[in-house]
Amino acid sequence: MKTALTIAGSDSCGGAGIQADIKTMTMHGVYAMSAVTALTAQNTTGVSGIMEVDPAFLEKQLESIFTDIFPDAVKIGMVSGVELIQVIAMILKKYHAKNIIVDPVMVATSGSKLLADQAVETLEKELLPMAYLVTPNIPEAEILAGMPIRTQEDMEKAAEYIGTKFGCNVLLKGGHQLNEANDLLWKDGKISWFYGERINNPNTHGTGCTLSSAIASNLAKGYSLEISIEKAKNYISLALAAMLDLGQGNGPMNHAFSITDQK
Ligand SMILES: Nc1ncnc2c1ncn2[C@@H]1O[C@H](COP(=O)(O)OP(=O)(O)OP(=O)(O)O)[C@@H](O)[C@H]1O
Ligand SMILES: Cc1ncc(CO)c(N)n1
Repeated sequence: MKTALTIAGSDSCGGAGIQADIKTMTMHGVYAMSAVTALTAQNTTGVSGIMEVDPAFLEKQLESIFTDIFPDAVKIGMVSGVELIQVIAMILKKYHAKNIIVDPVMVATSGSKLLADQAVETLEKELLPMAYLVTPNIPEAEILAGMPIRTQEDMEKAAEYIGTKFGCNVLLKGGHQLNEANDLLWKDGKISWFYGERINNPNTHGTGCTLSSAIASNLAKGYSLEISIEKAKNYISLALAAMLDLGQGNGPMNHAFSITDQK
């Protein structure tokens, strides 16, 4: 069985973070492992608290994993502080981790800040250069590229800037566009668009976490980056189209869309 590791924060309401990652990897038939960077007290209406894990304890979790079951892909999500990022970079280098996807989580869908300002620089310096793929949404790409993004041309410029500066492939997610769900891949200097049909469902809590975990799962299974992205977008569409409606705010998706109706 192929294996994947998520290094991310826990979302107590189960829609994003580690919980979304494990659900996604499991639904892809990939064995999921996790190293928790932080606990969040969170529900569909927002984040009410964050407790960071001690960096030495994150190191212990990662050592335990890498000395026993080697992951075929690694997804990195919420990492709120400088020292945690440094520990992750050190361990991934030490064990020559492969298929590293960095989802540069900065702000939750609900608007809460999940990354300290001073940690952005460490993320850029330590993690992005070792990533195979980085998956910013539009607001995150604006910060990484230092430019406003309003049009598809802006998206292309920003992706090229990020990919060239940090030496990694870039998937710039367009979920924050009003009428579309089109994502842009910048890979080895070439641009390709992945067009998605926008599903009319306001419950999008965890779409970003789910997309990067689905791509990591597909890479672990040996698919090319392009096929991995195509399949991951399709997974999101099906999970959104299942129209789960839980909670009072921005609700989670239904990962069990293919088995929900089974008796
Ligand atoms: N309503 C939708 N219909 C179809 N696809 C969508 C929709 N909303 C987002 N997506 C897709 O979901 C993926 C995640 O995109 P998005 O830009 O929402 O990420 P994000 O902002 O990081 O997510 P999060 O809100 O979890 O932080 C992308 O592939 C995007 O195109
Ligand atoms: C723990 C966690 N990671 C990532 C996100 C981004 O959606 C979130 N809301 N919570």
